[in-house]
Amino acid sequence: MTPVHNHGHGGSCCSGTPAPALVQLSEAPTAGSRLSTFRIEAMDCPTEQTLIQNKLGKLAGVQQLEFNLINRILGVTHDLPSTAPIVDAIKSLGMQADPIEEGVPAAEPPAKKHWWPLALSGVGALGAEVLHFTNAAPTWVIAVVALVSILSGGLTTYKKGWIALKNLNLNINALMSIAVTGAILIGQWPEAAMVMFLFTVAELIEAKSLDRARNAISGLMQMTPEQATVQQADGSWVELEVKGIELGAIVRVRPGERIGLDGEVTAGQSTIDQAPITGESLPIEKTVGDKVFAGTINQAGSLEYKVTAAANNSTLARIIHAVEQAQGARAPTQRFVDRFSTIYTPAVFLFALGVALIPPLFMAGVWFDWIYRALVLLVVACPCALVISTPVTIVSGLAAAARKGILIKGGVYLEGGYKLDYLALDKTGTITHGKPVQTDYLALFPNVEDSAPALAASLAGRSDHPVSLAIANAAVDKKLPIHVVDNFEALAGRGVRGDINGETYHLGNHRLVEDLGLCSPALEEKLFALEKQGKSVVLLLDKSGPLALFAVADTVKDSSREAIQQLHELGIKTLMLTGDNTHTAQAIAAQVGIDQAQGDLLPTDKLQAIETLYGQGHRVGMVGDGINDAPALARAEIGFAMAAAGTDTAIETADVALMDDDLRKIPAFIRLSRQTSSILKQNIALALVIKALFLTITFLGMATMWMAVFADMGVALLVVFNGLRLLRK
Ligand SMILES: Nc1ncnc2c1ncn2[C@@H]1O[C@H](COP(=O)(O)OP(=O)(O)OP(=O)(O)O)[C@@H](O)[C@H]1O
Ligand SMILES: [Zn+2]
Repeated sequence: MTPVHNHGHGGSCCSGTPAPALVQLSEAPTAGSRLSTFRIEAMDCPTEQTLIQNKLGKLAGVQQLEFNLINRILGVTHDLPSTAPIVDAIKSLGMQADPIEEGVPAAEPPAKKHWWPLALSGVGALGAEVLHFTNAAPTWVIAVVALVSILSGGLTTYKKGWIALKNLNLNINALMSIAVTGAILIGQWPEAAMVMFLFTVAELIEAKSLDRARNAISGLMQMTPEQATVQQADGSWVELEVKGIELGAIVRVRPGERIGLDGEVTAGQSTIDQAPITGESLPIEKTVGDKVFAGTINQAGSLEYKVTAAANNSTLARIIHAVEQAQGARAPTQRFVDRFSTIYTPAVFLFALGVALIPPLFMAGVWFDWIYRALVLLVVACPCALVISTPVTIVSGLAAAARKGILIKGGVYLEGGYKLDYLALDKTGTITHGKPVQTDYLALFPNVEDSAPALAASLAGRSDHPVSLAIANAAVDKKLPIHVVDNFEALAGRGVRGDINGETYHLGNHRLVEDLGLCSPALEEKLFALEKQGKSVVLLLDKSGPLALFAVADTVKDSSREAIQQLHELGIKTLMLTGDNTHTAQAIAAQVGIDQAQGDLLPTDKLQAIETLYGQGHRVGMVGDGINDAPALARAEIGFAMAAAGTDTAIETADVALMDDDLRKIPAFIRLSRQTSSILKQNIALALVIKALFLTITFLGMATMWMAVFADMGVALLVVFNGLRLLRK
C-alpha cells in the first residue's frame, strides 16, 4: 500500500481526448510482455494522460497503458529490455516517472512549493490594475509590474502549455498561455497579469480539494498502529514493527489499544469497536476463535491473537486497495464528460479563431475588439469544471461509503445504484442469522428412535452447511457417539450422503426424498406442518426409506426487518430467493415484510429468477453470502456480498461488499448512490449553463477576460465543493 501525499501542483483538467483507464495500443501483448508501474506525481488529470498516451503510443514495444489518475499511477505493458525509454519519454513531457516496485514504499513527495512567488504574482497583478486605473504610471511601468506578476505566478502554466502545444494538444495550460500572451500582445497588461494570477490560485485550490478527496481513503490506513507486542520463542513479549511480523505469530493487545494485524483470538476476552472496517461502532464481543481485524479498537479487556495475514494483506489494506482501484476506473458520467470535451474544446477554439478573424476581415470589425473577445472565448473553452467535477464526486462517494463499511468496487455501481428497483435476497445468513438450531426430532419408527440422531449427526458433522451444523451441534449437546463416514458426498441444494458401517444413508430435504423416489403423502403432511412454522426440515434415510425427521429454525435479524422497510420506503421491491423450502421461505418473508418469496431453488433457479425480473424490465440487485448464490450474484446488475470482512473472496468478487452482516447497509448504499447521481447532474448542469451564459455575453462583447477566468474557475471550485459534500455523508 502506498500512501498518497499532498503536493502543490499546477496541473489541470482540460483535455481534448477521452481518457479511459485502460488503453490498448496497436501492438498486442506477447508472451514476453511485462508490466511496469510508475508513480508520476505530475499526472493526475486527463491533460497529462492525453500527453502521455500520445507519446508512449509512438514508442515501439509499448503495448498497453493503464492510467490511475487519482493515485497518479501508470501501468505500462511492454516488452522493452529496460524501462529507460519510457522514463525518458515521460521526462520529455516535463514529468518525472518513478518506477514502483512491489513492497517498496513510495519515494518522498517532492518538496512543498514556496508560497512567495504566488504572493508576488498577486501583488503585481493588483498593482498593475491599480496603476492602470488611476493613470498613476506610464504604460511601460505597468507592463513591467504585470510581467513580474505573470512570470512569478504563471511560469509553470507557460511551461506546460508549451509542452502541450508542441505535442499538438489543446489543454487548459495551452489555452491559458495563448490567452495571456494574446492579451499582452494587444497591450492589455493588467488584465493578462490578473488572469494568470486568478488561474494559478484556482488551480491550487482545486488541487488541494482533490487531495482531500484522495486522502479520505488513505487516511484509513493510518488507523493501524506501527507496532505490536509479539511473543518470542522464550515466551517474552517484544514490541515489533507491524510490517515485519510473520504469519502465525502471537500478538498481545492491551485494553484501549488498536489491533495491528488481522488474526484469530487465542486467549482472553474483550469487546472491539470495529467501526474502521464495518462502519458500525457498536462494540462486538470477541473471545477465543473469533477473528480480529487490523485497525479496529480493543476496548476494556486484554486479548492475544494469532496473526493470519501480513500487514499489507490485512482486510483494511485490501479495502483500501479495492477503493483505490475503484477510484482509478472511470465511471459512465466521466466517459460522457470526456466525449463531450473532445468535441467542445476544439469547437470553441475554432469558434474563437473565427471570432478573431472574420468580423475584422470581412465585416469591418475593429481588430482589437474581436481579438479580445476571441481570447475571452479561449478561457471559456476549457471544460475544466465539467471534467473535474465527476471524479471528485465519485471519489468522495466511494470514500464516504468505505467509511460506512460499504466497499464499492467501482464508480459504475455508485452511479448506477440509484436505478435499482428490485432487490433479490438470499435467506440463510442474509435475512436470518444463518445459525439455525435444532428444534424438533421425530423418529418415524420406534426401533430407530435412539440410533437415528447419532447417524444423522455423523453425516452432518462432515458438512459446514448451516442446517447440518445445527444437527451436529444438537448431537454434541447430547454427547452422542459419532460414527465413521465413508464415501461422503454433499448434494447441492439437497443434503448429504455417506456410508456408515457398510450401509448408505442420506440426510437431506424434501427434494432429496423425492429424487430418491421415497416420498409419501403421510410424510409430506408431517413435513409441511413443521415448514409452515418457518422451520427447515431434513430427513435421515436409508435405502428402504425415511427413518427420522429433524427440524431446525433460524432467527431473523432485527436489522433485516428495518432494512426491508427502508428499501420499501425507497421504492425498491424485495424478493427472497432461497434453496430452502417454499413454506419456510414464506414464513420468514412474512416475518421481515418481504414482498415475495420463492423457495426450493437450485443455484440455476436463482439465476433464472433474476433473468425473469430482467425480462419484466426491472433493474435488479442481489444480495447473498453463499456459494449457491454465485451465479445469480454475478448476473445481477449489482451483486452485494454480506459479511465480507470475515471471508476472503467476498471483497474481491462482489460488486459491493458489505463489511458486516447488517442489511441496512443496502438502503444506505442506495441513498448514497442517489445523492451521488444528483450531485453529478447538478454539477454538469451548473457547468454547462454557466458556459453557455458566458459564451453569449462574450460574443456580445460584454465580458472581460478576468471575468471569464473568475466565472470558469468559480464554477470549477463550486462543483468540486459540491462533490466533496459527499465526504460528509
Ligand atoms: N449439507 C447439507 N446438510 C443438510 N441439509 C442440506 C445440506 N445442503 C442442503 N441441504 C438442504 O437443502 C436445502 C437447500 O440448501 P441450499 O444450500 O440450496 O439453500 P439454503 O442455504 O438453505 O438457503 P439460502 O438459499 O437461503 O442460502 C437446505 O435448506 C437444507 O434443507
Ligand atoms: Zn414429497
